Amino acid sequence: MEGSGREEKGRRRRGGEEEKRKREEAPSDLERSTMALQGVRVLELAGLAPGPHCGMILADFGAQVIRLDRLGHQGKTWMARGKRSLALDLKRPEGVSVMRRLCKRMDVVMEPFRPGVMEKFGLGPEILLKDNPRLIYARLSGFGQLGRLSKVAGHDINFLALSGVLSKLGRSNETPYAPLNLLADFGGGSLTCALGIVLALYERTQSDKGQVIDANMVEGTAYLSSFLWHSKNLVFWNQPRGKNILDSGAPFYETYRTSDGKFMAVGAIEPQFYALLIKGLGLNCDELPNQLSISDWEETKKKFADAFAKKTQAEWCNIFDGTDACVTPILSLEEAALNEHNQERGTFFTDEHHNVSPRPAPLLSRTPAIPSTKRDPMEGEHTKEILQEFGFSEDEINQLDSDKIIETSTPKANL
Ligand SMILES: C[C@H](CCC[C@H](C)C(=O)SCCNC(=O)CCNC(=O)[C@H](O)C(C)(C)COP(=O)(O)OP(=O)(O)OC[C@H]1O[C@@H](n2cnc3c(N)ncnc32)[C@H](O)[C@@H]1OP(=O)(O)O)[C@H]1CC[C@H]2[C@@H]3[C@H](O)C[C@@H]4C[C@H](O)CC[C@]4(C)[C@H]3C[C@H](O)[C@]12C
Repeated sequence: MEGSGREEKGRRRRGGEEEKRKREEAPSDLERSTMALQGVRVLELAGLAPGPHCGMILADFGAQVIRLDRLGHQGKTWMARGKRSLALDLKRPEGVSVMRRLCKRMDVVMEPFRPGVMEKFGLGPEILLKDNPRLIYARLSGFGQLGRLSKVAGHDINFLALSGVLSKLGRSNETPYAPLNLLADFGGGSLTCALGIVLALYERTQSDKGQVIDANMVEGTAYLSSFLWHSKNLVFWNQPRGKNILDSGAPFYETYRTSDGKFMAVGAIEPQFYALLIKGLGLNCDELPNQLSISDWEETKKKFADAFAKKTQAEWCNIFDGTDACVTPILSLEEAALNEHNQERGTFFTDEHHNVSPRPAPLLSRTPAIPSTKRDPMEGEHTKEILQEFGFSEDEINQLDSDKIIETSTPKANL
């Protein structure tokens, strides 16, 4: 184990040097200026989490994203890097007219509200697509634009529950648990909506027509879980929750505490990797039940837990790093950002304010995303600039300002 670990470390170092060289020979600035979504104009109506994340994905890959904020809405804004902000009151007819003028020159409008809110403004798809037949009108909701629940409030956990997926998450004899708000808000929500927008942009290159995207978190999450539906009759998948291979039932797909109170993740599913796990743990295969004997999994799990409790996380990394035992340390966010492998790849980046964020994914070889490193926009910070770009005269802007249809906020100098 020691020898192969050292060879592997050398191989990794050479690989890392190769990755670093490739990154240094990154595409020229000219090439980089042609990010995949360069020139796509997006109007994102400010929302809670899925909407901002969807807009951030588009901005990271080169789209010009304008976030439309409410007036006086001093909520916490986030995931707004690379965006500009316009504050506009859509409850006033003048504000609706401004938005209609903007949408005539937009490629995408994305709204995160309950169904019917945009129609109430007089900004439903029929109107905006009549004004601009090439507009892609993305609607990111919880339950979808139609259906008995469509107008009901909800959050990630509700959509996850209704998709069926939440029933599969959690340890045996415990209540199901939602993995933060990652699956419905982001996996089935913002990412799926961003995919829909890119699909519609591509289709428009053929048809020259826009369309409406009904992106919703129940269906996006259900779609994300297609694997569950296609594998649910497999013997290792039709046990009660928490008794299957991938849901904490199996000892070889589990997390274990180390002697220093940290944790290791084990994913040694295939027999050849499982054998390396046993070897690394210092156990004897002959003294253990068959790997796939479900009735013995609890007992085997206890033996693994006892073994892992004998060494620190660092000691286990020295044993397993670079091997095929499928054993990795469970890192905090901060540790993940400092991890050698992640550093070699540039998996995380630091902005001008020393905030660390994950680099956009996936990594495109010729037109990679170049996330902005500037601070997030203040609400209404670019109102004037944007209206001027879209042909509003000084007088029109001043009138909108004095009638409190718009709001302009200039960042306070850090004195
Ligand atoms: C960050 C925390 C949230 C984490 C994510 C959470 C787990 C989620 O799941 S987010 C996904 C939510 N669901 C959806 O997105 C599905 C679709 N949307 C909806 O169902 C609804 O929008 C809704 C349920 C999310 C909200 O319903 P609501 O009734 O408020 O709104 P709508 O019916 O959609 O109507 C929109 C209304 O807004 C008006 N509007 C919109 N734009 C404009 C405009 N430009 N001009 C004028 N008016 C506008 C529109 O007219 C509608 O008005 P009417 O209803 O009158 O018609 C966060 C969880 C908790 C947060 C914290 C908490 O709230 C306390 C603090 C509050 C403070 O303000 C900010 C800081 C907080 C600490 C806050 C911080 C974070 O937000 C949270 C932690």
